[in-house]
Amino acid sequence: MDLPRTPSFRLDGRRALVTGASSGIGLGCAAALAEAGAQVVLAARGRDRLDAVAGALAGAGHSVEACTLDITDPDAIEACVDGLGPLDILVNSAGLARHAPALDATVADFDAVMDGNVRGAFFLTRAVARGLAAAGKAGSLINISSQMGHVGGIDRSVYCATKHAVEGFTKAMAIEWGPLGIRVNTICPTFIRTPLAAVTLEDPEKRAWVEARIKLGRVGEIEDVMGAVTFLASDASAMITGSALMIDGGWTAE
Ligand SMILES: NC(=O)C1=CN([C@@H]2O[C@H](COP(=O)(O)OP(=O)(O)OC[C@H]3O[C@@H](n4cnc5c(N)ncnc54)[C@H](OP(=O)(O)O)[C@@H]3O)[C@@H](O)[C@H]2O)C=CC1
Ligand SMILES: O=C(CO)[C@@H](O)[C@H](O)[C@@H](O)C(=O)O
Repeated sequence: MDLPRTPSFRLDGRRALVTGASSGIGLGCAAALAEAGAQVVLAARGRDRLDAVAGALAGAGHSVEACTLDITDPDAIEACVDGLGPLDILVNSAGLARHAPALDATVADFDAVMDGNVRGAFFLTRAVARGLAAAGKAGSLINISSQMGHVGGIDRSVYCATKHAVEGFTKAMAIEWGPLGIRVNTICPTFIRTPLAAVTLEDPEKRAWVEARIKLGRVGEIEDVMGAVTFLASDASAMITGSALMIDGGWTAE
């Protein structure tokens, strides 16, 4: 009897672009994909932190390149993707948050968070998908959304709007590109201990609010996202597209 075999979680021979790779969740995703055998291209705006991460990954024996990119600049996105050549995997992790009660949210903050979290990820995902479609290749495109793409958060109306938008375009692209073998999914973390979340997690009152809602009883660590990104990038998730993978310790289960 031939037993069924688990499809491979390995990514040898595949090339991945990871934005926001110089910090936090993006750094974790880049390290996870590299560990699974992918060649990884790291992208962010600041050169120094990128070079430090590239050096650490190369020092651990991984295949890595680094390129500066501001994802809020659509021309820079096109130039970057054209210059990189063939890719198989994209992880959009670059993003930002600004917190304020909805009654006080400014147009400037709204535009900045929309540009950084939605417009950049939308056009980068499209640019990579165009390359895959032109080459007739399958691919896995992963957007780092948030549990805030599924629920509301006080003082986070603008941030929540951006993450709900990411969920929306991910599903629409998954429908359009499924016939091409291009999969598009989101990963939706709860609060993960990174520089972005420090404003919440280093304030005892806010941290208590977070910890009271995470059913597993602790805030997330970068490592909590790493297995998920490898899974979604690999053939182990070959039938999964248009999905949201919650890494929220049960926050949204209630
Ligand atoms: N930490 C958390 O609790 C959670 C985070 N998320 C999401 O995960 C993603 C990553 O967050 P996290 O790792 O915490 O954040 P960090 O602040 O630790 O890292 C953000 C990264 O994005 C890069 N970046 C920011 N803006 C741009 C830009 N315009 N163009 C290119 N790169 C950019 C930064 O580098 P540089 O400034 O040099 O460009 C940095 O590498 C975000 O989308 C966030 O919304 C989702 C759920 C929970
Ligand atoms: O998405 C998040 C939690 O699910 C985080 O990025 C936070 O919203 C972060 O911006 C914060 O509020 O500290």
